[in-house]
Amino acid sequence: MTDASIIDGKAFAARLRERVGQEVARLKDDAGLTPGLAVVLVGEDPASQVYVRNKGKQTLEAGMQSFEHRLSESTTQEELLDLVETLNADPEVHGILVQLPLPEQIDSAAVLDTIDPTKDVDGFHVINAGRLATGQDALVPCTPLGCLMLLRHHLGDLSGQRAVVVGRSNIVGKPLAQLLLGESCTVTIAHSRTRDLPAECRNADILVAAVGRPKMVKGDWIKPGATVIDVGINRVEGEEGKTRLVGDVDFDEAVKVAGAITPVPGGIGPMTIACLLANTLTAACRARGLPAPDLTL
Ligand SMILES: NC(=O)C1=CN([C@@H]2O[C@H](COP(=O)(O)OP(=O)(O)OC[C@H]3O[C@@H](n4cnc5c(N)ncnc54)[C@H](OP(=O)(O)O)[C@@H]3O)[C@@H](O)[C@H]2O)C=CC1
Ligand SMILES: Nc1nc(=O)c2c([nH]1)NC[C@@H]1CN(c3ccc(C(=O)N[C@@H](CCC(=O)O)C(=O)O)cc3)C=[N+]21
Repeated sequence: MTDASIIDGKAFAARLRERVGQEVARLKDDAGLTPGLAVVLVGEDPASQVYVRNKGKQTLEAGMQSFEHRLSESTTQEELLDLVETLNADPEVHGILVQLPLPEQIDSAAVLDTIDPTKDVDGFHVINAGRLATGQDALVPCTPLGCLMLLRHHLGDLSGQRAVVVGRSNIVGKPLAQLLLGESCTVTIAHSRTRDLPAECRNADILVAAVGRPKMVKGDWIKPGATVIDVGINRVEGEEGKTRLVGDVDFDEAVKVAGAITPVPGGIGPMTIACLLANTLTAACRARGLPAPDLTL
């Protein structure tokens, strides 16, 4: 059998960012509106600092305004809620992202639910989660949206496909399962208590791993020809003491069985940031009562 085709998330994300950039330029010319994204980082987690820096850079490259707020590890819940409320009231800010995880003295759900749902470009507010679950227009979480875009581009119509999502977090697994259900897939959500996970995975035409366990999904868990989406970002010890990124799927095994697969790095990660920019553009348009542009590639 021939090896799986590699789904190039990095290249797709670059094209999506370019599309967003074109629409941002048009919005400036036609409506005098520049979309703005505020990113809040609490504490000094090195991985989070890298992501926040990349987000800021790509926001500016798309022609949008970027506002970065860095708060100390010892920030109180009240201070963070005050900042969110200030950003809610700021007309130049169309999107607000509070980087997760937050330090333990802070109640994350309370913070996320304080963000104005119309500025909630992460799609984590309970209103947006509920709107997604009931099939209404919502701001959709970026990672699941990135997965769906790649799947639709690669497979076209998804209706009737058996999809298995491993992982049931509020930020990846659950919203992705909702999106796939919306595409009329037959969806199974697996998790740490699932019995015989390999057998569940072998049923999947579309297999998504969003677990946080390096190389957990083995080649013999995959139905031959299936499409495999690897959301996992795991930093592991590489050669000569260097760290490297691996996914939740054992890529070398999977590539021999799957029909198509996303790599790590260069798969879903870059799509997540591109979708964040797309959501910010959407939020800015809606704030002005303008229709959000169609960004399908
Ligand atoms: N590419 C990107 O842009 C992003 C990547 N990520 C990455 O995706 C991965 C998942 O993230 P996130 O959803 O936030 O993680 P969480 O830790 O919130 O959720 C992990 C899920 O995996 C399940 N799980 C854990 N161990 C097993 C196991 N042995 N077998 C089956 N299921 C298991 C858990 O089950 P249970 O509920 O039963 O505990 C849980 O539902 C991480 O690697 C993260 O770094 C996350 C966000 C964005
Ligand atoms: N409020 C909030 N929203 C998020 O969307 C959010 C978050 N908090 N906390 C952390 C996770 C993780 N996440 C990633 C984004 C981009 C890459 C990414 O670009 N990865 C590159 C590699 C980057 C590298 O080399 O480290 C790739 O996979 O190719 C990865 C992970 C967003 N998250």
